[in-house]
Amino acid sequence: MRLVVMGAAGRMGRALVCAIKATPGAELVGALERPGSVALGEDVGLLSGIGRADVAITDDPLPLFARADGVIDFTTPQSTLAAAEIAAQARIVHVIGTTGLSASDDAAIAAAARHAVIVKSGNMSLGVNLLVALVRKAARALDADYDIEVLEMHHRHKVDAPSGTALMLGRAAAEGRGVDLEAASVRVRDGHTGPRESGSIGFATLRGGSVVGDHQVILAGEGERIELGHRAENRDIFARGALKAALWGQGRKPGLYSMADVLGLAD
Ligand SMILES: NC(=O)C1=CN([C@@H]2O[C@H](COP(=O)(O)OP(=O)(O)OC[C@H]3O[C@@H](n4cnc5c(N)ncnc54)[C@H](OP(=O)(O)O)[C@@H]3O)[C@@H](O)[C@H]2O)C=CC1
Ligand SMILES: O=C(O)C1=N[C@H](C(=O)O)C[C@H](O)C1
Repeated sequence: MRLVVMGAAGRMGRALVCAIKATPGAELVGALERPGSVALGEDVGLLSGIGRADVAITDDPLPLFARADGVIDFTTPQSTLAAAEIAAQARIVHVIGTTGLSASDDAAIAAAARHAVIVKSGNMSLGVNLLVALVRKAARALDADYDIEVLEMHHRHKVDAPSGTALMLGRAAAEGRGVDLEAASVRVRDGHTGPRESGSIGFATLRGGSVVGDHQVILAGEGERIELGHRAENRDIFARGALKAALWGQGRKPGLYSMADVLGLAD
């Protein structure tokens, strides 16, 4: 499968370049960065520490998408939306790892998925997608006497909060409990908050250092609490998942898919 990496000079982009090189059946044919990036013209293999790949970083997706089978995109909401339109026109698989997307961004991505395969997930790792299923099951089994809190910690460079994964976990808890996440969620607490609202789903965001990604869901009842969690030790787990998604998507009918579909974890 001929693949383009968007955001190739970024943290995830470099992990993806390494994962593609290590995967039989996957070939890196293009690397993109934003116009004006200092990485333009650089060899993406040298930048990623795997030796020369003979793929220079460019800023124009059109010629690359025309000769690719898929694009893997861990960038920003704005660039992901632009890429979704072009990838749909080119009918290539678009794997989206970008987080911080708004409801209207999601609607635009769903529209693009009418024409091409899109696999989108706030977390591409096997472990987190399994955790999502476990959280849904736990929330289904327990009533609202068990207070649900979602905690996450990430590196100091992360720009969106709560993390895409925290929102996936919150959504799974809400689904399990049969409530609407938007109505139930409490994202910020400050000052005199009053007692905890029964049935709410709370979020707590920590940022610091080089933490790759820690997530914990606590279901706290009277006299006991259940804690379900995941710690990412490196970015390879996300890159491997994204690559698996791209290979899985090839030849599939157009639509919006999740990592649960790719991993066979969908209910
Ligand atoms: N779903 C998952 O499993 C995971 C998701 N993520 C998400 O992926 C995204 C990226 O994370 P991370 O790699 O840490 O961030 P980085 O900032 O390290 O990388 C993003 C890269 O995209 C580049 N970029 C910005 N605009 C464009 C554009 N128009 N075209 C091409 N490239 C562009 C940035 O360039 P510049 O810096 O010059 O602006 C940067 O090099 C985030 O939303 C993060 O939350 C991260 C890990 C796992
Ligand atoms: O920005 C990151 O780094 C990560 N982002 C994703 C998220 O928002 O959940 C996934 C992972 O935790 C790393």
